[in-house]
Amino acid sequence: MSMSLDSHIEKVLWTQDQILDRVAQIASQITLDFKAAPDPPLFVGVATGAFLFLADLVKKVQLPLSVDLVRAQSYGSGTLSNGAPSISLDLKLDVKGKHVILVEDIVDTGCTLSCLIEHLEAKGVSSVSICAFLDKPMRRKVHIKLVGDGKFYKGFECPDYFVVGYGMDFAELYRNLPYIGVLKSEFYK
Ligand SMILES: O=P(O)(O)OC[C@H]1O[C@H](OP(=O)(O)OP(=O)(O)O)[C@H](O)[C@@H]1O
Ligand code: HPA
Repeated sequence: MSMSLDSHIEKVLWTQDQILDRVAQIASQITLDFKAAPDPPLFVGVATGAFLFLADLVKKVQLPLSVDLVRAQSYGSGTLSNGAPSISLDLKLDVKGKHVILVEDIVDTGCTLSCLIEHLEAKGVSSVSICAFLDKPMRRKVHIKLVGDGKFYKGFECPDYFVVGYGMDFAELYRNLPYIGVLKSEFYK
């Protein structure tokens, strides 16, 4: 670890190697599951947090596929996400009849994904799968209902810490860490 940025981290939960190994496993599973699908799946990354996971994941999926982005705005700040999010950046592509894989860095309360799934369903998608690198099931407030024959892919279950790195921020910082960790308490402010 180089100084300055890394010196803000109290504890590393997953190293870069562990992350990339797991991403490759998930990509193999998705490749298998969608190999027989009649048309290419559409990977929809949830901005901003999913950007690194989305990039690493799609490079490892051995299938023709499309990529788009959405952004959901929750009204929380800092370490809290509260209330129902709204869509603040909509898809560029037409998703009607598509098999969508929603790509997230982390699922916490489930509010962001539920809102996005509802939005996609209203646009007439054939299925929605979730691919979340981290999951905090103990924090769930809303049940995540997949669409059609959608599946739930996940990297790891995350203990109940506020984590940063691999796309995830605290106050818009630390997204560029190639590993996932917990900040020293003096930096959570
Ligand atoms: O399950 P939930 O409780 O809804 O929380 C998960 C969401 O919160 C974070 O996004 P955030 O709104 O912080 O935006 P970001 O992706 O730009 O960091 C994270 O990237 C997920 O999208
Ligand atoms: O632990 C977290 N880290 C970063 N962003 C988040 N959004 C929900 N939970 C988290």
